[in-house]
Amino acid sequence: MRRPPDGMLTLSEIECRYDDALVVRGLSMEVARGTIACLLGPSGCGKTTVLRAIAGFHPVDRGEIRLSGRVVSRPGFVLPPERRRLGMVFQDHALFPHLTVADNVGFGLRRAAAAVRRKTVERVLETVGLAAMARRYPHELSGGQQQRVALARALAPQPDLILLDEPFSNLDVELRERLSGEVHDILKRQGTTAVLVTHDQHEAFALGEQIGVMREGRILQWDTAYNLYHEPNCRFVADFIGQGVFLPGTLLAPDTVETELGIYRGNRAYPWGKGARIEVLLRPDDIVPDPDGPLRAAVTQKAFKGAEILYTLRLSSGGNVLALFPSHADHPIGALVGVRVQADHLVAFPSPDSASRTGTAPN
Ligand SMILES: Nc1ncnc2c1ncn2[C@@H]1O[C@H](COP(=O)(O)OP(=O)(O)OP(=O)(O)O)[C@@H](O)[C@H]1O
Repeated sequence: MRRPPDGMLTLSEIECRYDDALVVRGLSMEVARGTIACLLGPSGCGKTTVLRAIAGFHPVDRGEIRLSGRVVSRPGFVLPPERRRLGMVFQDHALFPHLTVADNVGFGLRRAAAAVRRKTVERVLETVGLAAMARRYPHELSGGQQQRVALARALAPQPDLILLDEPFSNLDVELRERLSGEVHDILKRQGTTAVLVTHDQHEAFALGEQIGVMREGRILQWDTAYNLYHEPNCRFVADFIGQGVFLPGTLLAPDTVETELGIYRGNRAYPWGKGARIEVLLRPDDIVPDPDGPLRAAVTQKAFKGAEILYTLRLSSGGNVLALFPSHADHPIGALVGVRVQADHLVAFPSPDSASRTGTAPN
């Protein structure tokens, strides 16, 4: 028997447009079976358009989309959405208000035998933790429960792939975080392949095993959350993901830099040559307290985060860094605190003014 290819979903160099406007530009990605992938990017970068193209609601002008190895979209051909074996969950979850939870979930199983439908609905409601709510109507549920019903409805027909478009954006922050974790666990338990689009990094990190950071219709980096945070491949990704500052410095050796916070060595070699002017990315967790060390910085702002405090610190040059200290290290505004850099990952880019001189693009 022929084995299906590992790539459940493959996008090869796709382009999509609205009239004359090209909004997806040669985008490629591959999602393995059972993986939760995520497209993350600012508003208007083309995330929803990519999702609509995967669903079969938007044509591709170039490239192709394959599901389980079979071409479902190419220029001039779009396999209709209902023939793609997809489940979809959108932010407005659009449950049928006049149907009970059980009937909403069973909606996609109308052609199945009644007994099969009932058993499937029971199983899926159990999976999303709403077995006790089967007879309620959508207006009798909280927003988070409604969103779980929407997920149950998408899971019930056992689709090959689930598409989620900003599914939690209507919910408050706390619920959003909890539900992202729950949905992650449900999808993994079911072994469902999923693609989520969001502009919310926390949602992407909570759910996505592979995340594509998009800008202007392209994926700039396709990677794990850990690598996007610690090893961004360009300034845009470094800025978009997490917090941090860029501190000017000089390359002393391919893996060694000097900034006003001292000389430190990283985990990779840079090609720009000794003496190149660079900017080093420092995340708040790269700056650690060092009361006995020689470096001092002044607290200019602080934000209490519970277990930690995020400090903005002014260096003697006038530059600022962010530092995340355990919250029992409580320093007032204006205090001088001892710090040092403790970064395993050295992320540097050529200084914007030297990039043209060296002719080296950051990525
Ligand atoms: N129906 C449409 N007609 C014309 N242009 C559109 C249409 N839908 C989207 N666009 C444009 O295409 C670009 C990409 O839109 P898209 O909705 O894919 O972005 P997005 O990244 O999902 O944004 P958001 O996070 O705000 O939903 C935007 O510039 C948008 O204005």
